[in-house]
Amino acid sequence: MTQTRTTEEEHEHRHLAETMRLLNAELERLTDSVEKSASFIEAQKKHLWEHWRDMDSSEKAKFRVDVDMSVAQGEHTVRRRQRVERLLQNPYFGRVDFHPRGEAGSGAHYIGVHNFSDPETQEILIHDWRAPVSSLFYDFESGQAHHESPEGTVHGEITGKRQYRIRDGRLEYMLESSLNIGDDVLQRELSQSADDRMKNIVATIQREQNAVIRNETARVLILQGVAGSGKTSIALHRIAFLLYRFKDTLSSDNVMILSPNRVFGDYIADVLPELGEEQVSEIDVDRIARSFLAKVTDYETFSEQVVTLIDHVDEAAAERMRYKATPEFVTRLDEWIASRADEEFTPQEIKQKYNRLSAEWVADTFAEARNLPLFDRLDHLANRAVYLLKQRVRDRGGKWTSGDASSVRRQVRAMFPHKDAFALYKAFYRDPERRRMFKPLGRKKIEYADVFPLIYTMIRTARQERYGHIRHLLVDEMQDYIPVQYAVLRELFSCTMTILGDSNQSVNPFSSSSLSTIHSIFPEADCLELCKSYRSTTEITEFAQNISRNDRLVPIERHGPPPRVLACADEKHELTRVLDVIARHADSEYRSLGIVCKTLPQAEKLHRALAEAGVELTLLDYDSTAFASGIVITSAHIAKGLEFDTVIVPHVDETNYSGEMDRCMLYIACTRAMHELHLTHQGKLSRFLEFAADSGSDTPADTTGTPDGHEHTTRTPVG
Ligand SMILES: Nc1ncnc2c1ncn2[C@@H]1O[C@H](COP(=O)(O)OP(=O)(O)OP(=O)(O)O)[C@@H](O)[C@H]1O
Repeated sequence: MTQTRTTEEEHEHRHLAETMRLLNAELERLTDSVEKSASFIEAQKKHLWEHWRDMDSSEKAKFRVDVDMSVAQGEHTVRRRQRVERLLQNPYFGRVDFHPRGEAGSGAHYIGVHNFSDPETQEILIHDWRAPVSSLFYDFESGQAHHESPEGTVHGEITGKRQYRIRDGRLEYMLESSLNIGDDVLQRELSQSADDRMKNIVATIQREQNAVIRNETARVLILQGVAGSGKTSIALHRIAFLLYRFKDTLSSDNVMILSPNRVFGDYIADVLPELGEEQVSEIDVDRIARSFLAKVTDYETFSEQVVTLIDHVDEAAAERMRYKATPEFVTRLDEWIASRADEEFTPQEIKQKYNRLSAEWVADTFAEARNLPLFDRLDHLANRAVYLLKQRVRDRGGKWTSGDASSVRRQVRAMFPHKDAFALYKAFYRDPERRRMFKPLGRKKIEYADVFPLIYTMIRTARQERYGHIRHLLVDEMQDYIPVQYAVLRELFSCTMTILGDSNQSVNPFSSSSLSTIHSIFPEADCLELCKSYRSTTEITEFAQNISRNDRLVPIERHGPPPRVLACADEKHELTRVLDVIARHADSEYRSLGIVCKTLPQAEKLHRALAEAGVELTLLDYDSTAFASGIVITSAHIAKGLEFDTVIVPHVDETNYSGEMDRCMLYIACTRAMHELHLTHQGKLSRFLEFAADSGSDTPADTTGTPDGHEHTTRTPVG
């Protein structure tokens, strides 16, 4: 090591020690302040209690205001203390030396998860990663660079960049990285074992990811990203960025995530708090469906639909799904709903208690409310009629009863042939061309494919409660939502949106949306793409590419063992091989293991067998609300969005994985693996894995269970 390097290192150690000293002093000061404000509030409350009777109402009110203010101040100090505590664990992870044009010398900017200034000099010692100056660290290599500031764009030159790993106040390593965020640090981060929760990646955000995070201008931002490209991580960092950037107008209460299921929600729950922001609320499509349909009709859920489809594809049902999954369907339904008033409303005279309102009056009153949704228009007409007739009856000394009002309302409703949105929606399919496109699942239960078209019909025909307080909506797994669902989201959330997903990871090939479809629904959107895949080793990514190719995907150069396809003689043998992998995993440095079956019943069966064999593992099903550490067994659908150090995909035989839907599931299952992937099968291998069989089979001594079993290790290059 050179003399300068040693001096630099010493300097960095001293700098860290000084930063820690200041942080500790600040922690002490804040703790003191929190304690003082707690005792002050306590004393005030006591005083209030003791002198309550002697106080007049204005004194009481003033006292309450004082207490509330003290509480708010105390809470503010507690939040600041939490930030300092977080910084004490890891004060900063990067440094960028920037020499602004026209000024003497470079300034060293240290970057961490929060801002921190020297309490005496007010000099900024740590810049929040979201501050404008921190973009120098993510966006530029050495040389010419610029950043925004309140005074405008500052141009200059980056003279050096460093990355640090600090744990519990100790500098573990430090790297000079004149180029982009050093590959070394990224490699180290990616080779770590998976946590049981998604973690923040603030120290190694890549340039193309930073562009997504810091996009401030898009009203709608659509992010297409290959499996493992960091979409979800980036979207959460983007929320943290927006909360920081627009702190005066946006708070965590105004942000909502539309997530695929509760397990996923739990899995990502730590990221925002780690970034110093409060968790935001979540919703899923089933909850939206329930809020609209609970009192209207029973319906198939999204997961039930996926389960049915995996089991067996009914061509007629597939056709119904395809029909309802296009933008043209929304246009057609929209036009049909819009024309109902003109086509089906028949103005008629209203008579009640010898009083009449003419058909012309009815037509005019109905026309005057043309801006209201259809059923609200009818209500408006009925209300006006009741009001006028009631007055007339009373003016003549008559008695108006609630029965009279109901009778008027009935007469108005009789002018339109459909009693509610559900009846109207069913009528849409009376057209002979569409008749076969609606098929209820028994009495009063509709297919999932009809759930959102019906909700859309409800929204278009009567005023509904909306999510007016939400100012930013994040939609994950965008490919699983069809145009009519986006139309519903648009009606419910009139706010900015980040929409992300991967068209290769659809769980329903008949009812999913491509990037271009989603873009056609949001023509104003900025579309960005992430092509580099970070999660898995090159070997695993290449393997998955052979199952479902995406030519835009760029695998990260990080190597590990090739995926293993383990042939088994029978069920017992397959169980033994799975147990083998579990045993090896237990001896490895890795922590999490996911056994990802095609269907939930398969997962349940294997779960029972493994539990009987003494394996401690958690089954994740559609009722699960939390992710689990250790060994997890689940279906590909539920595993979406999750990741594990090691993945086992059982039953990869030709009958289990044969159709397009199965290919999607197999792809999702394999792309959950970070470091190791094992697949087991009895009988003939699935056609989607023929490439693995072609690459030659061998029987390494340490993996073959019986003379019947053989293993294919794959080394197929990505094209
Ligand atoms: N810049 C980065 N630095 C470190 N790790 C990263 C980076 N980008 C992505 N990763 C890691 O890659 C993995 C995949 O990220 P994430 O789950 O956000 O991807 P995704 O695109 O949503 O995946 P999928 O669609 O397959 O579920 C995570 O372990 C994440 O921490």
